[in-house]
Amino acid sequence: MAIPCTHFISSEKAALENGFLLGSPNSLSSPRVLTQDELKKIAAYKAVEYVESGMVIGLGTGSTAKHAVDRIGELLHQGKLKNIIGIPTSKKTHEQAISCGIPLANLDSYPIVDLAIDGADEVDPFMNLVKGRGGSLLREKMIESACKKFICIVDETKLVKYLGGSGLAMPVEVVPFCWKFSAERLKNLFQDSGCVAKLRTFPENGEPFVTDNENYIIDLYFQKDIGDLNVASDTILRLPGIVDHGMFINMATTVIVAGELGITIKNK
Ligand SMILES: O=C[C@H](O)[C@H](O)[C@H](O)COP(=O)(O)O
Repeated sequence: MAIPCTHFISSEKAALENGFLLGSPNSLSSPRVLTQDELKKIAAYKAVEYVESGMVIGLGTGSTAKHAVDRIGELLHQGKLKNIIGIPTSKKTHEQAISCGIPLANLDSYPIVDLAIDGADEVDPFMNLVKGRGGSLLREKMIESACKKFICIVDETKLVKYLGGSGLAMPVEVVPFCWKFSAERLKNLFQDSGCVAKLRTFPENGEPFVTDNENYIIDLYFQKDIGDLNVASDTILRLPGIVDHGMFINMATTVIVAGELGITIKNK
């Protein structure tokens, strides 16, 4: 899908307002409008430049991270990268990495990960993220919290003023047992922010979406800023039956944003 140019102009402004430093604007100079997928690929390829031979790499999940996994596989195949160990953040990425020929392991054998590269659903000005709209938040959080560096890669549509600000889902992984009870409790926690809590289901049959860990996802939608993220996180995690939530607070060490006018890179 091609995104109209005006979108990029306003989003570029948003990038700058969010404190992202303009990287190499000319590198993307193109006479035509780039698709969102091309921007994802540009961010992903930039992130893979940080990968060195011998590294243990957290392999993210989603349509942006997919490009990074493909690129790592390609560089391995060309002999430009050697001795990489990939730690996949989902079953889907596990399959993709195998098909790309990336040797895989897990956190039990490699508890310290050199670098993870993954996408996000939202990025706030402080590099906090919402993740998990693809349902992979738990494994992503386990692996990305074990990383020395975590590079988040996004196209500029993911930039928000505050988490939840896109009006789209903030996922919470819950055990299936009495999920309605958990959904009600989650909603009540954020009454002041006009929270709506919905079980994630497949539109075609109404069946619950089941995560790689056999849990359900309750998607929270906010009408207002939820305020202090650490307080929100602690409050959610204190509820019995909650496995984890999609707020990744203070975890990304670098955010790479690809936009029509260039790549912006922000480091911690
Ligand atoms: O569960 C999914 C992951 O957190 C993804 O990294 C996130 O949803 C971003 O996905 P995409 O790159 O497809 O927008």
